[in-house]
Amino acid sequence: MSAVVELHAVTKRYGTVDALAGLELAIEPGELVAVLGPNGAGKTTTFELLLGLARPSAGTVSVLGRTPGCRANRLRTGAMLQGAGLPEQVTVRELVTLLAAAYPVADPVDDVLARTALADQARRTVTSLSGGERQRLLLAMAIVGRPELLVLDEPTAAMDAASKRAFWEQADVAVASGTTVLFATHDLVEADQVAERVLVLGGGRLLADATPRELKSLVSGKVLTATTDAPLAVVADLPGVDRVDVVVPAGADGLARVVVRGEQPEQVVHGLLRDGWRLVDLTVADAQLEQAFLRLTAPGALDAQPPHLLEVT
Ligand SMILES: Nc1ncnc2c1ncn2[C@@H]1O[C@H](COP(=O)(O)OP(=O)(O)OP(=O)(O)O)[C@@H](O)[C@H]1O
Repeated sequence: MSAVVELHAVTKRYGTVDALAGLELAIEPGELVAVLGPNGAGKTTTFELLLGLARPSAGTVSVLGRTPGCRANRLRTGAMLQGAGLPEQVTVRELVTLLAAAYPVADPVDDVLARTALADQARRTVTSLSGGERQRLLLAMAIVGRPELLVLDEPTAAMDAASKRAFWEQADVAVASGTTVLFATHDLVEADQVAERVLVLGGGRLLADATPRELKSLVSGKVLTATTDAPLAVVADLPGVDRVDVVVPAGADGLARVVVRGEQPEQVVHGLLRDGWRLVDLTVADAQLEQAFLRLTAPGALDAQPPHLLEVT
């Protein structure tokens, strides 16, 4: 089966900024892929190219085997974009019904409203919706035409925890019926829980293409969080410490909350207690996707990146 999304040597230049710099990517049917990256990494630009809202400065982009944004693709693709404008005075049901009529095959509107938890809001005007309800409406509009590809730019950004869970249940339903889903997020926990494959973009380049588990394996070690009166330099000098960050600076009591990363948290605990420093509220956890992400996207990491990290799979 051919790829749903294929980018080859794609560059997108805005003036002197390379929003994308030689991106290579293939996404197969039915994949659920998270796109991570710091602000300005090129996530939205990639999505705009896939939807035909922008053209590459160089390279080729193919979506569902065609040129992005062509009529056939518009009918087979659903999208949720950041800051998407909506007509404010129509009702939720009117808007989704209008959209449904534009597709050759569409799901029943009431069914879609129920699935996106909008049945109670069906008669309300768009302008009256909360931020999370508006996001759910965008999802209803994106899925009503039974898309083969869903492109979602930070789709759950305004949602509470319950809405997020319900949202991803719907995305799972779509994936189970063969839809390919590509979503951008800054929520690394969400990416870890939801996605089978994670793309990390940085400076318009693909820094990693792997499963969440593979990415986490890039960062070995533990994360120790504690409150202590030991100065930062003392903690940093302990054996086995890779890095120390202060999350709450020392107050009048001299106690600071610190996060210590390294292979041997027990050495840190031993060293501090041995030397008479206070150490309270201690937790130790395995490295998370966040640490892998920070390491991959740290300034200078791009140039130092060994080639094998680019494709962990
Ligand atoms: N229309 C534009 N004109 C000029 N520069 C642009 C334009 N669109 C994007 N850029 C620049 O291209 C780079 C990539 O932007 P993009 O919006 O793709 O990043 P992003 O990963 O989606 O970031 P964010 O997480 O902040 O949404 C940034 O430096 C941005 O300022």
